[in-house]
Amino acid sequence: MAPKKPSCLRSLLLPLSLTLLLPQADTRSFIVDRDHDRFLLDGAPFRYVSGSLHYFRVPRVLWADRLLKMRWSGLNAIQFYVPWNYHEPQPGVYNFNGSRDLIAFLNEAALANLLVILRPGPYICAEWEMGGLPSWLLRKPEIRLRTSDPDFLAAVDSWFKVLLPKIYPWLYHNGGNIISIQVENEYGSYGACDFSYMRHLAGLFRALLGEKILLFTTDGPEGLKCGSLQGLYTTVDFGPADNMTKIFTLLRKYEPHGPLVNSEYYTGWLDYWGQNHSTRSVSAVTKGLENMLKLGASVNMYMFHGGTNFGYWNGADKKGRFLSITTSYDYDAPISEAGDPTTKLFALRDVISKFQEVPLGPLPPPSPKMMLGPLTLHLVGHLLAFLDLLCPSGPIRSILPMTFEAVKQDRGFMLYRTYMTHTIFEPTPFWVPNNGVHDRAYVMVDGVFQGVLERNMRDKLFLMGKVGSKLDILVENMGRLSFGSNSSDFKGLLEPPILGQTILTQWMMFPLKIDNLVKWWFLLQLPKWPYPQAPSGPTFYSKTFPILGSVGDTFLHLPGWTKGQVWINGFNLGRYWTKQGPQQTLYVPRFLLFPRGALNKITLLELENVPLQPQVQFLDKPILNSTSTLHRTRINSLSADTLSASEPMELSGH
Ligand SMILES: CCCCNC(=S)N1C[C@H](O)[C@@H](O)[C@@H](O)[C@H]1CO
Repeated sequence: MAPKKPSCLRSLLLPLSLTLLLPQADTRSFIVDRDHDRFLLDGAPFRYVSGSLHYFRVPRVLWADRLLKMRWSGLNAIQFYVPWNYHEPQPGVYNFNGSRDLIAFLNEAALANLLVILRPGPYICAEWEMGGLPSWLLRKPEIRLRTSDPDFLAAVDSWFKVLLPKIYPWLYHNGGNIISIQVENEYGSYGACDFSYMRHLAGLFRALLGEKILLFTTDGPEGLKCGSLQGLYTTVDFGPADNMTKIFTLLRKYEPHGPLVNSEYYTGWLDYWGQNHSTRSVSAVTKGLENMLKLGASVNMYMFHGGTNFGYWNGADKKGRFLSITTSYDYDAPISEAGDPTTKLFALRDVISKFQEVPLGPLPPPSPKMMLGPLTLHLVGHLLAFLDLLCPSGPIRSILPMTFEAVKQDRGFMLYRTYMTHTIFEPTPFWVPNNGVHDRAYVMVDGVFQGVLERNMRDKLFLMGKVGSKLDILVENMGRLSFGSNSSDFKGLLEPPILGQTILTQWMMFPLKIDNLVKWWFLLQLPKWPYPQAPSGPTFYSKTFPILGSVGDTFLHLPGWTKGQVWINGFNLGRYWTKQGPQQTLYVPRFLLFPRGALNKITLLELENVPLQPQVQFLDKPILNSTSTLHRTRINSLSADTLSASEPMELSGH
């Protein structure tokens, strides 16, 4: 079944010449011409200039906008991953709807006249939760991920037998726009180096996709040895600061003939909470691209549009210690997180235009932006006040604490509860041995916040309490390792905590369904906070507000807040960590907001400390490069009128 033809309206976008000249499926081909070190598309020499964007980081309503901007930039192809965990939330349960509708995304790319380089994994890295692997694989704790472990391969086979037949009709020679498919991802960077695993994947792809589609691998220069495989076209990835000549010379050891390909040319880089914001200069990025295009290489720019890690989807790395990826995946990419063209885009388009035709006509202007606020949020209540609503199935009981995976909680938060068995008169050390907090623990005694224990930090808290005091530990999964060691990144309390000399046992685990509660909040008669003083620790704040005019893209700023999660009209915008930075604002796509006086609702779960003024504001520019001290200085330096430029939206009541 050839892919359904574009809708008539949209097909007008395709150049008539292309529509008329589009060869029938039986004459379509995309192959490597080893005699002339090039690709051939339908028999004609072809070089792709591609860009990466991830449909899973861009709401579906914005796909067409981003793709058209990429086409206008002079790209003739796009490259994207397929995250297994985004589509198979539970074993045997699949989701290809809404912003997970992969086929719709392929169709949008076709409408934008873009070919596709597809990277279905099963592992994708991408700074995505667990590198795209579903966390339910870890319900078998001994499983050896990304190897020929039979348990792992059984799950991979089952997943690909669902996914690959869906994309088969979209292969270029079948009438679609997929010209090549990557097997695994930088496997050479993974310590296992299991060739039978890679051969199994190659066999599976061939069995389900046929012999014609070009299969390839991608590795950094140091990974080519274990990442490449006979029968798969070898490509490499590197950035503007790397030595192109040296790396392409090394690549020729694996692919003596055929086109040179850089499958990930880094236009920017990722950000970690608590580290400086990453950038790559326009001059370095454009110079590197031009040098590769002069060689006739095909290049994919990683990222061309980064997007956002909404919800809890960010991944993590081990760089000496555990580091979590920020909510923004702006990546200092040519198209900003909010979809705006940058100077880097125009500079890259100029380079591309020296080598191939770029579309004429104006680029869509930056989206309308909006400022709003400050809004003063009101206290809804302490997280513990809603425990029954957050965990309607009730707790799981166990002598020792259980991991998220063992109780089938994938992402977000879990509450661990036990009771003190004897009175503690003096502040007594409390900690979790063997770095067993994965990843952050917010500790309360009888509902009173005591402080935070964090992975990789050898910190202790000092607690007191009486017999029967409730000891509550809210544990946050800050995103499973998406790169790095072979070890599986289990979440939760991996060891029983110790209080003084006592190993604490008799635990209750409450997997929390916070998103469901926030989504249906308005349906519930929520308990009002009955106490005069605001509670500390994990607390919900909220505000209902109208936007009197039209809406625009905006950036939520939370000055003075510490760390938490944000929802706008029930949509999980992601994590904020104002105290750590460098990200200080969260991108709010305008389609999330109701215009013309209709009521909007913002909900925060603040995990640590609320500012004296529980206010937030919406800015018309992002702040992605500020650590808290720098940021505080910067905010203090802003003139008063800048901060109060927008009308205060204080409303009576809420
Ligand atoms: C600290 C970098 C972690 C390794 N990731 C690297 S090198 N990268 C290659 C990887 O294939 C891609 O998915 C992205 O993860 C990219 C970095 O954005």
